[in-house]
Amino acid sequence: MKLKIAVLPGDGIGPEITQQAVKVLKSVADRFDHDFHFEEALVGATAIDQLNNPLPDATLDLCKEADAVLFGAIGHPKYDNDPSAKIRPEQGLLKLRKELGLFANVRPITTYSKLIEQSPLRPERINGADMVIYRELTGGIYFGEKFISEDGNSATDICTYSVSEIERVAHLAFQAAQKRRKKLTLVDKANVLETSRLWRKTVTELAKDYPDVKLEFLFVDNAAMQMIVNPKQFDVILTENMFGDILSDEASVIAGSIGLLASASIGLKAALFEPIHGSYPEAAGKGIANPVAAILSAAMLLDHFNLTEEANAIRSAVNLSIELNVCTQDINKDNHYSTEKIGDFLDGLISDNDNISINNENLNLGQMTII
Ligand SMILES: NC(=O)C1=CN([C@@H]2O[C@H](COP(=O)(O)OP(=O)(O)OC[C@H]3O[C@@H](n4cnc5c(N)ncnc54)[C@H](O)[C@@H]3O)[C@@H](O)[C@H]2O)C=CC1
Ligand SMILES: CC(C)CC(=O)C(=O)O
Ligand SMILES: [Mg+2]
Repeated sequence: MKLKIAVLPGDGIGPEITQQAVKVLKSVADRFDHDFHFEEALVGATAIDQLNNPLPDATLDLCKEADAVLFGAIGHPKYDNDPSAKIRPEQGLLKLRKELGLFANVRPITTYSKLIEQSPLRPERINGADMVIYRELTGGIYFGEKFISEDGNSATDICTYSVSEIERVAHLAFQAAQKRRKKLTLVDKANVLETSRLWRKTVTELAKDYPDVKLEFLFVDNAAMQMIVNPKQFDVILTENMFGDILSDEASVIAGSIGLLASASIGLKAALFEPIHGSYPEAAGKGIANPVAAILSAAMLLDHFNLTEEANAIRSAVNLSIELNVCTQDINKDNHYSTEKIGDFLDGLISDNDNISINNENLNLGQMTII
């Protein structure tokens, strides 16, 4: 298959993790005889530094004409620490999501047997947890009007949702539930928020089209607790933009690290693939960031084009690397590998996958022992 992939590395650890994801995609292209063409563009703080614009026109044009976008992360402390900055890196990502119509953000959460014992959560509670969060991505409070009073003493963020915005992401969530364990949990705050009541009403109505899916409702405060005490109850979670943002970072504790959670942001025409984490500025350039979230996002990109065997080759390589403890320091504190070495290792596994047997004792990432 021929694919043009726009690559937006962004800020902080964005470039180093994206580089590993591109490396792995090239290795998939070689092994499965595909023609993937990559083109890079600026976004976020890096784009502000160079062009005073967090989403330059050239970047948006490239994303619109590409088959898919591979996104790293944006964000820089100089903006995080300056609340009065008018031009901000996050505006680049939000505008990109809006312009490409990426209304659904799909965030799968699974566990890895090797990581369950070292989790801060009780092993018996998380073992077997497997859920996917459908987060609405182009509406709600992140996109509502914002203003600050002239005297600077009050500020407002408006949260708006329309029935059609709720329906289009809800349809995708119901369809996902039909292919999974047939349970959908709508997370909202319908006891307080008018928008949440509209979500409940709309989703309840839509559920009639999906009689095989069991629909449940949970207030977001309770959901945040249930995520930790009984995550196995969840199959598909459907929720609005901000709640999904927050709950998915929390859910990453179940997987073992936020550096493992990938996502697909999809719309009717475009699709963008991005780790759920941010630019982790403290780690930038140190080679300690986990590239797996970016690499699994690349696997979701392949899924999107029905390249299932190819996506599974990436996931198998990731599973094996975790099984062998070939991990960055967020997972393996004592004997960790660098961001680049993880990319090299997965690249090697994918390229030589026909005949892999790994001698764990002699595992040497400098000269990888793959026989
Ligand atoms: N999609 C995006 O581009 C996002 C951007 N941001 C931006 O990122 C910047 C930093 O925000 P934070 O709140 O610190 O969130 P963050 O996700 O960048 O980092 C939070 C913590 O998660 C861990 N972490 C994140 N990515 C990791 C990785 N790949 N490997 C290992 N550990 C990892 C680290 O312990 C880190 O301190 C801000 O400017 C924020 O606006 C935040 C979230 C998403
Ligand atoms: C700009 C933020 C909304 C990014 C973020 O935290 C996310 O999408 O997870
Ligand atoms: Mg987030």
